[in-house]
Amino acid sequence: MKVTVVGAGNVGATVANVLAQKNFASEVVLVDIKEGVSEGKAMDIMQTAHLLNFDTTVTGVTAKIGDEEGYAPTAGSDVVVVTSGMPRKPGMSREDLIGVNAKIVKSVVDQALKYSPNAIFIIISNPMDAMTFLTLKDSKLPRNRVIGQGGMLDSSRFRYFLSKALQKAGYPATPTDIDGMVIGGHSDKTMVPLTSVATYRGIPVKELLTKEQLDEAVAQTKVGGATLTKLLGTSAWYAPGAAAAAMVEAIALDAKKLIPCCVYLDGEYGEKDLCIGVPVLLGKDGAEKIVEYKLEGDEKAKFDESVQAARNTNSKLGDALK
Ligand SMILES: NC(=O)C1=CN([C@@H]2O[C@H](COP(=O)(O)OP(=O)(O)OC[C@H]3O[C@@H](n4cnc5c(N)ncnc54)[C@H](O)[C@@H]3O)[C@@H](O)[C@H]2O)C=CC1
Ligand SMILES: O=C([O-])CC(=O)C(=O)O
Repeated sequence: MKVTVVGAGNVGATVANVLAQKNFASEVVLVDIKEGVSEGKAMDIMQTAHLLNFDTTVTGVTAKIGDEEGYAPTAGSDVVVVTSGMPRKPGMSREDLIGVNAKIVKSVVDQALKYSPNAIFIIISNPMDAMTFLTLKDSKLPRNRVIGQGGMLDSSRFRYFLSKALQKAGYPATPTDIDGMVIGGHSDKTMVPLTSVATYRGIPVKELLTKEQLDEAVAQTKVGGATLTKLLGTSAWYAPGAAAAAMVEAIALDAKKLIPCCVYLDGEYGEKDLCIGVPVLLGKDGAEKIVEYKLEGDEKAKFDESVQAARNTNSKLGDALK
């Protein structure tokens, strides 16, 4: 398995680092426009190979926008992870990044696709749902091969906040004790943490927590990225990088894992012609199957709101879609 990671900043370098440590890929290629940064980060990661006992080879390459030959070292990649683009600063929304990141994402996908025509693309750059939609439309790839990362991260954050709520309520919970899923857009206001299917060691959390405690965990999850952006001055990278690496792993190992991913809907959940987070089976062919959950209570209305918000953001892609 060969993986290209475009963007060697905070998230991209973390994806490469986690992939190396997981030790299932033969090769990871980091690409960035900043002279020497990919090469330096790849060398730094490789100097942990002996210490951490992995055999994945990580290399780095500098490739400017439009420098097609710069992508030659990425040729024949099975998966391309796109992290290139601006992160937000405190006070900004992910949607504020649309203008600058649409141009970057479009150009790197074009460049990578020329050398890896069979690759599965995992889109990280924000606003991720719109960037996934743009990639799908621009590349004309089949929808199983264009997948956005948001739900894997948001679900991991949901588990974390639920474990904190359970601890406060007297249960010795850790995030690994919790099952939980977040669907909808990867957006501060409209992501949809599914409290109906969240469990602590098999027990529905709604039986253990009050409505107020559950509502608080949901609210904390929704602004999870914004909270970290405020603390760090830029957006998060450890959990986002690990989430993307886990998706690459599910594809590499043909694991058919049920992971919430941003994919193109063509009638599923009653929606068409947009990319948004829903439960998906991830395997060697990418997004192999969309699984339709029965949404409970107000979850359907919240998902519908999230769909409207995603459509509204897509409408701002304007010329980038041409
Ligand atoms: N979907 C998700 O869950 C998450 C998405 N993000 C998004 O991921 C993106 C990257 O975030 P960070 O790594 O923190 O930012 P960063 O600024 O640390 O790294 C971005 C890198 O992209 C590079 N880049 C820019 N244009 C490029 C091009 N044309 N070709 C190759 N490389 C290029 C930059 O030189 C920089 O090194 C942001 O848009 C951020 O909002 C971040 C965290 C989670
Ligand atoms: O919050 C951001 O801008 C970055 C991101 O998507 C996340 O960490 O969830």
